[in-house]
Amino acid sequence: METTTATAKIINPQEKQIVYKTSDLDLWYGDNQALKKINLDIMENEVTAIIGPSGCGKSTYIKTLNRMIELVPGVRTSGEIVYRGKNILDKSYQVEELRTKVGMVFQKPNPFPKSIYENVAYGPKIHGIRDKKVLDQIVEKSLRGAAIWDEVKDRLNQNAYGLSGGQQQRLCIARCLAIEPDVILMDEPTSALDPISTLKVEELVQELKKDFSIIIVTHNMQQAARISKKTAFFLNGEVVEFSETNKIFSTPEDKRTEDYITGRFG
Ligand SMILES: Nc1ncnc2c1ncn2[C@@H]1O[C@H](COP(=O)(O)OP(=O)(O)OP(=O)(O)O)[C@@H](O)[C@H]1O
Repeated sequence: METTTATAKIINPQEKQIVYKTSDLDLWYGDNQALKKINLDIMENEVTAIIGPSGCGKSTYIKTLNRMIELVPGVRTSGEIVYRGKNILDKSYQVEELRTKVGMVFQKPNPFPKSIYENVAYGPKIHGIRDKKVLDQIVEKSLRGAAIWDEVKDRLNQNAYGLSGGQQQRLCIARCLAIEPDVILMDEPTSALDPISTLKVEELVQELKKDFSIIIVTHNMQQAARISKKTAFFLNGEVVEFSETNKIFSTPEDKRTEDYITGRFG
């Protein structure tokens, strides 16, 4: 049995803080409004799932949380996203700060064409860590944290492309952990994986929430039900319902949520 992250923070549920407070967020791609008056409080050390049919704004929303969205030309926003006390949409906000605090895992595993070791050491090196011993420790801790150490410890210098898709995805999670983030954003992280790899990533997410706040976009409603504490149902750029996952899947308040989770559309 592998150990995961070394020291889990012990947080009294009463003392949990809001990690992201989104207020009246609107977002346009040119003339097309993709997000409409989004209001969501995302709590730390929880898994929050974002569900909804294709094109409803799920990816747009999580890419706004790390401001990756601004790479798209012509994007405009209004409203606020307060992360740890600061509005990240404010012009004066230093986006570099966010880059060191918020990691992201994408739908398709996207390791660099480098060795397994270098994939994980890359972020810490960029942040100025040069000491080989320190880097070795970070690489091992991150790979353990992502539950892949035992599978790769004897081939750290081999190219990451030689790993299976599921292993590559866990390597990408290790790459995130290496920068010691506060939040991990996951955009359909298991949709390209087989069922066994999916299960491994889901188990990993359960472990990681002890140390990190996780926001996961998923099309897989069973997955949202299995791993998240709260779920937001998006539809046509709006949040229709946001509450405890148990409630969303057992007694949703909005007819549209019920129709979606029972497979009537989407
Ligand atoms: N780069 C872009 N340029 C212009 N419009 C975009 C861009 N990306 C997304 N959109 C539009 O914004 C809306 C929301 O898209 P988004 O990708 O956020 O939805 P989604 O819920 O994540 O969908 P899916 O489940 O299919 O990934 C859609 O109408 C989409 O066409």
